[in-house]
Amino acid sequence: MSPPRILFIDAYDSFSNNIVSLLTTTLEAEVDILPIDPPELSPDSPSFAKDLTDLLRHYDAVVCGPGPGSPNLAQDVGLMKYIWELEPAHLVPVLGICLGFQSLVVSCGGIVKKLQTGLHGMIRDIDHDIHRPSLEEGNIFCGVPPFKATLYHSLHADIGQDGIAAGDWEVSKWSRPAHLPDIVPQAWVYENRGDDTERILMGVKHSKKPFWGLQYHPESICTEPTGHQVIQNWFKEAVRWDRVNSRIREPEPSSLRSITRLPKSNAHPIDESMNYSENSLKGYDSWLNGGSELASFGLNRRYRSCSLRLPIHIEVPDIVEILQGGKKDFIILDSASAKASRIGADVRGKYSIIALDVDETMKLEYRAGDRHATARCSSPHEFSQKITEQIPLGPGQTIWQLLAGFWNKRKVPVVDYAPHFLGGFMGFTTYELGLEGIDVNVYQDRPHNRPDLSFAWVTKSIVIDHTQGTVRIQQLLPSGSDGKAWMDSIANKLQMSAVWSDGLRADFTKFAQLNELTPPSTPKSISIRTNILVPDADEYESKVRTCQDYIASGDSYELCLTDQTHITQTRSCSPADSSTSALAPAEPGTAPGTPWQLYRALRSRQPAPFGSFVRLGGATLVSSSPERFLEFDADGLCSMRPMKGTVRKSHGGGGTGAATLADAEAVLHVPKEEAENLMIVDLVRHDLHAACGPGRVRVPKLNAVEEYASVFQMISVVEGRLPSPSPPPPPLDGGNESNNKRTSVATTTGLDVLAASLPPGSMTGAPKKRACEILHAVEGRRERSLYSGVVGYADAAGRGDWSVTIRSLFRWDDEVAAVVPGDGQGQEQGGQLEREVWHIGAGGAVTALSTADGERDEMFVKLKGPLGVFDVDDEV
Ligand SMILES: C=C(O[C@@H]1C=C(C(=O)O)C=C[C@H]1O)C(=O)O
Ligand SMILES: NC(=O)CC[C@H](N)C(=O)O
Repeated sequence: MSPPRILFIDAYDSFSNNIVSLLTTTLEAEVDILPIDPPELSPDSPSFAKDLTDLLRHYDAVVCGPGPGSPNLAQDVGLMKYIWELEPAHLVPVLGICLGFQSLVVSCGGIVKKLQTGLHGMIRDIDHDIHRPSLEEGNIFCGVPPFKATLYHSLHADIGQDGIAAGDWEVSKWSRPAHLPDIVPQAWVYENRGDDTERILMGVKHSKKPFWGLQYHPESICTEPTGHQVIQNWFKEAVRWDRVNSRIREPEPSSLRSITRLPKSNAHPIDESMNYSENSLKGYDSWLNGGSELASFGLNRRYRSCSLRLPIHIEVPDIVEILQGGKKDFIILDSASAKASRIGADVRGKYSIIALDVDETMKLEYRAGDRHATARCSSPHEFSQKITEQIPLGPGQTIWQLLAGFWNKRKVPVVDYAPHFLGGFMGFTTYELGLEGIDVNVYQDRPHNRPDLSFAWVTKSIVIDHTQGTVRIQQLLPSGSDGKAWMDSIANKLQMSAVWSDGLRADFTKFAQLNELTPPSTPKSISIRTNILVPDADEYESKVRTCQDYIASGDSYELCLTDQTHITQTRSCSPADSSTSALAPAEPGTAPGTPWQLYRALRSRQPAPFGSFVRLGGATLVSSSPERFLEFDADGLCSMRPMKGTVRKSHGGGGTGAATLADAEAVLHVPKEEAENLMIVDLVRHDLHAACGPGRVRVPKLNAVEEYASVFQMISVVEGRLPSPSPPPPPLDGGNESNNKRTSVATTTGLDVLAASLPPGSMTGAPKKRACEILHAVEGRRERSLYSGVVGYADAAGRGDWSVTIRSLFRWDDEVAAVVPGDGQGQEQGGQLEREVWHIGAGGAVTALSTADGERDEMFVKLKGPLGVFDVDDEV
């Protein structure tokens, strides 16, 4: 017998895939996902009613999902509204969840009101009646033991429950309200609101039609599994209704274009070579396969490496200074906090990676909204001159497919002794690239031409293993050469340097001092060359309140509000060599000026497991990120580490903050913080389900508190396993593999997960799409740019590690602040000195429980770390 088939109607929620996974695994059903507003099923079309009933015939049952907004707004519920209005002859069993539930209640004549305070990520006991015989028929809570469930809602159904006297409640709570005879209440939650108790309807059944609804979220990781029985009961009822009413499902699945499905674990891999024939190449395929010089960069390489002991005093920037003086582009992924890891305290940042000779390697760049990518290279070894090529993206093609195609052709086997980056893509993406991926297209007319993605294909690199104390010099080199001479030269250069043997190097320790939080102000002691514009505290508080208004009206459950600080200073060096022109330290007593000095200062001031220094694509990024976004291995295990819940580290003496991990645990293990984290965990599960498929995502760690240089953070770990490719089909001609053209098997990889999960949920809030639209407006329609993007690698062995770009400063070469001659801020001679602008983003998640001043303080705490590098006396 074929498995049951369910249609899931998705209202653009960030938990939808979790529901699809739950339905698939608990009911062993096939679930088709259809957005609430599919273009080919428009209510304006004359054939809409027939098209809808034709579609529904393919399903045993329908689930109307949760989502942002209100059940009273046609654009928020889309198709759902028409499902409740189906003619008796076309009825189908339906379960509404959250927004879907509210929409059902509204269709029965009930109203929705704002809760006294929204309940997002809150876990509550569900009051339902296990035994009540009169409800046996259609009571989907029948026989279900008590359980707790997660709530994500701001609105709730009013069916007149407040009019029932306390003494009558136990008897009347399961009765149909006299004015709403279609609604049979089946579950409640009671929220203590101090003076009174708010009665919140959690479950209903339609008294005549096969419609049920749940206000809580059955799919949340914190809804107890006992509650899954409700879903099983619903489906039993649905199937029974279909049988009793002789409703027969069409045997074939629907072919509506907007329908999508989560990947199956035994998904058949896509054989790339079957997607095109040689003479119908288009878009990036023709570039990848058409013999362009750049498209063949780095092909047919193998891995070679050698290893040295790392002297205890040598740090990542020392190695860069020894090897990369005079270079322009840099990519350094720096586990600056790893000093501690050598004594076992911090195992998160185990490796640091230094890309070598980035100036000479090939780069792929892309700008959101474009229909092409750009490849460039200026390697004197590979090519005689600098070359740039534009790569068209064909209809429907994305930059990620181009990257995957390029990547797949350069795969090398995993090397046992090198369980880290071997060479491959390294680079960054902006927040705006992520917005493009979720169809938030708000940046069509940007006044610059900066890339939103810049990846270099790195063939020479160094990996520092901080736990082992080793330096691995490595190369992806053309077959035929052994690369020994190059590796020896690098090893010699390191070992012969004065720093390596003597431990002579700049003293930056003064930047490591961390101060108490003081209110933000433009620092008095800052060099007069520097002008700092911090967000206005009152304005920020007012934006927090605006976010809370959106949350109260049901448009969002959590919003990660951010703002940026701008630092204008005399350009430290020309963009052409602004990298490490001077890999030299700052003058004693002055603020660090060059990007390199800022990086040196930040990594000692605020050492973090996912720090970085990147100069690529016209951007300079100096980061001390504590947050891993996504790690994946070559076998398809993906791990995300969303971070939510922040408390400042205090150094005793009272005040806000926490002095010890135990104090931080006490501050962070409270409903507000745990709920913030849970919301993002459920959102990340949704993102991972999209790539991994149903039942392939788990949460090994929930709400753990970790210590960082200046803050404690609450983190969770969410893991997913990608569907494994089945072996490629045997050669048709029985010949050996090299004769068989179908050898390149494309399947879902870590890059797909990256593409599907940007922008990072911890930087947006939920539901992601609506949250990003709201934040764009509240944050003043400004680009976040590098802040809230990601930095990391996807290596040639198929592994990747990406961090969220936070606690960082960035700058663009083409951004030159206007100089007002004689404004006292510049040292201009004749008013001509160029000024550069650094940006620091900071923010935090706003929820219904946030306070405006609490959020403001949190933003300034996060700002303080990176901003402090501009102030020698650290007074900010
Ligand atoms: C927004 C920032 O941080 C994000 C927000 C956090 C929070 O709300 O607790 C924690 C880590 C980050 O995901 C930032 O650092 O600027
Ligand atoms: N999760 C949901 O579906 C929420 C529904 C509605 N937007 C509310 O906030 O009440």
